[in-house]
Amino acid sequence: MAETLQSVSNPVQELALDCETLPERYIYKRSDEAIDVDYPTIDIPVIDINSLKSSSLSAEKELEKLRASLSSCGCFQAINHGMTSSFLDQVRSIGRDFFQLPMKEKLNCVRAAEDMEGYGNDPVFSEHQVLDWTDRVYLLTSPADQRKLHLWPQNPENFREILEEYTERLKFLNEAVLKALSSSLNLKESCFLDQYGENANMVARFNYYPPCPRPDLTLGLKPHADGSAITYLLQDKEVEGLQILKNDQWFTVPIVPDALLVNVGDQVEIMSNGIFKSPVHRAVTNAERVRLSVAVFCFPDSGREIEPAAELITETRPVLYKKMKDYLGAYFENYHHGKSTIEAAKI
Ligand SMILES: O=C(O)CCC(=O)C(=O)O
Ligand SMILES: [Fe+2]
Repeated sequence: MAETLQSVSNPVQELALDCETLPERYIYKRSDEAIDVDYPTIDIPVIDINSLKSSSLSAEKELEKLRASLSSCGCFQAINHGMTSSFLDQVRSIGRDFFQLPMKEKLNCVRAAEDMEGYGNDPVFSEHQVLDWTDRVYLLTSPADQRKLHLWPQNPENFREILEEYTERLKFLNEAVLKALSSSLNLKESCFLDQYGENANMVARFNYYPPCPRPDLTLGLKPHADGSAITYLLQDKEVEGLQILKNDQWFTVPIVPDALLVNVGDQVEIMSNGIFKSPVHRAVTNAERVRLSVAVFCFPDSGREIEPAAELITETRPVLYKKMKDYLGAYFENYHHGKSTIEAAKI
C-alpha cells in the first residue's frame, strides 16, 4: 500500500486546537451542498439479547423483529447483552483518557507508515483524498497471539485489561448474534457460525472526533459500509454523530443508553444472500464537543471462503454473490480507490 503523504504526527486533535478556518484537505462538500448534521432520527429496533436465547414465544417474536430490522436497515440496538453500564463507561473512558495524554506519550503507539494498526489519523493514499476529521486507535484484539502489544497504550493503566475483557464479552455476544441471525432465517443455528470458523478476527477502533469549525463542510468519517461480518458500535454517551443511509436519505442514529449498535457488515450480507443489508453510514462532526465511539469489527479469518448459504438460494432468489476469500484485503484495496467491494462481489 502506498503511504503516506501526510505524517501521522499531524493529528486532527492538534489541528482543532487552533483552527478557525477548515483546512482545504478536509473539505468534503462545497457550500452549495452543505452537510446537514441534523437529519431526522431513525427508529432503530431495540433487541433484547437475553430473550433471543430463550426458547419461548418471546424469543420467536424477538427473532422476527431481528429479521425485519436487518432486512430493512441492517442494524439494531442490542440491550441485555451482559455488559453493565459502568463497564461500558470504562470502555469509553480508556479511549477518552488515551486521547487526553500529551502528544509525546501518544506517539509511543503511533502506527507505522505502512500499517493500519496503532494511533494515527486518516491514512493518506492519494494527493486528492479528502481527509476525515478524526483520529483513531486501531488494534487487532483477536486472535490473541496476533496482537501487536507494543502498539497498545500503556496509559491509562487499565487500557489492556478493559480492552481484553471487552473482547471476551463481545466474542460471546457475537456467537449469540450469529446464531440468532441464522435462526431468524430458519437456518440451522450454526449456519453462519460455521462459515465464520474458529479463528475469527476482531479489530477495535477508537474513533475520536474533535470539535470542528465547519461541521457543514466536513465529515468525521466518509460514507462507507463495513467490510466486517458484524460490527459492534459503542456510541458516545452524550454526543450524537452517526448517520445511516436508508432509501437514499440520511438519518441520525439515536443514542440508546447502554445499548450496543449491532451492524451487519458486507460479509453477512453475502452469507445471507442479500437478505440482510450492510448499511451505508457516516459520522458527522459538531462545533462544540468531542465525540468518541468504539467500533469492534468481527470477521472470519482471511483464509476462509465465504459464500451465500445454500439454503437461501432458490429459484425465486438466485445466488447474488460470488464466493470470496480475504474479503477484507479486497475491501481495503477498493476503499482506497473509492470503489465498493460488495458491488464487485455481486454476480
Ligand atoms: O463513529 C461512529 O459512530 C461510526 C464509526 C464507524 O462507522 C466505523 O468505525 O466504521
Ligand atoms: Fe463503520
